[in-house]
Amino acid sequence: MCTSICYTSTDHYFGRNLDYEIDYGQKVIIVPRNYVFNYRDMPAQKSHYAFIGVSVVNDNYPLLCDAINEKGLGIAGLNFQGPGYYFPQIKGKKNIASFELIPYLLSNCESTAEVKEILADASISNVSFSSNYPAADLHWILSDKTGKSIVVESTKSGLHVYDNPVNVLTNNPEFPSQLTKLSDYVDVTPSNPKNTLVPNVDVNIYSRGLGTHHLPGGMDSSSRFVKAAFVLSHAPKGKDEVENVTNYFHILHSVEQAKGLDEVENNRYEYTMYTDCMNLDKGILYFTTYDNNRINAVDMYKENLDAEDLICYDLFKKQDINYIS
Ligand SMILES: C[C@H](CCC(=O)NCC(=O)O)[C@H]1CC[C@H]2[C@@H]3[C@H](O)C[C@@H]4C[C@H](O)CC[C@]4(C)[C@H]3CC[C@]12C
Repeated sequence: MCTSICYTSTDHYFGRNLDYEIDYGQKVIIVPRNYVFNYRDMPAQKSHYAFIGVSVVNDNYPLLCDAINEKGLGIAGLNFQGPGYYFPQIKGKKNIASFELIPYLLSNCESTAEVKEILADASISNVSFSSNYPAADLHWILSDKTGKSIVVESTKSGLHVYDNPVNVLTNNPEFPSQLTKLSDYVDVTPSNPKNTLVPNVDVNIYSRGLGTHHLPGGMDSSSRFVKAAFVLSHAPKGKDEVENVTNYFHILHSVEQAKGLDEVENNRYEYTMYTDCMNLDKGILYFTTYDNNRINAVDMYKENLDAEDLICYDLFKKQDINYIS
């Protein structure tokens, strides 16, 4: 499962936990402004906004998992198996293959408002990148520098764009149902609760944190949705970049999956392969991985963004322990 958030402090920070059991060899990549995109059913695009994100690179093509562009728009794809449905190409519509959605929107849009406009006549088509990379069933969260988020879901009933007031996305069920489930937990609170159960009895409040007693802690998508929404909504604002990035990683690490907890098939476990945090205002991508808790960073503005070729950095790194004796 995956979890994605947008955390707002002085700047805006967008990213996700990528939870899965298969390593696709993702890299941190920068797509510069003059890298040419040849879309399957739309005209080729020779220049566009630059972006940075995490991607599988195949045949020199960026199969992006999540990314942000130089205008401060971010997008992440999360598994949506079951409700997710892509359509055959439809005449008269802008047919965007699922693997093209991230590059197309980041190439052309500055904000979630622009995304809504550009998707008004669009359909997500079921065209695969190649036989080795069949279309992945995904839905997407997008956030921008205003701190506003939306969710895009393609189901049998069509393409849906929802406002996302909690700035969190996980997996199934469909987004409106995830939001509805929050109502089961609206009394969860960081404060110690008042005894309304038996007000005339002097109950021994035996622990701190009892206001979070009913907070779900499962690996499933609904539990992570509720927990991430709670942690994000109560996260403090940092006073500088380091404090903000630190706060951000604490939010996503609160719903990370350790190995051994989420068995997807016999003796095979999903786990949090990486966590990234992209500053929408500054174009910096920070990341940790399962095997490396150190925060690494790539600043897109340190590269030539007018180039034509993809720029790649290794994502998966070894643990880096600071021995002090
Ligand atoms: C598996 C993860 C989603 C993780 C998740 O939500 N897991 C929870 C679950 O399985 O329920 C998705 C997110 C982005 C996906 C990739 C991106 O969409 C890019 C690319 C698209 C191709 O069509 C298929 C391969 C490829 C490389 C996708 C493989 C599957 C990825 C890596």
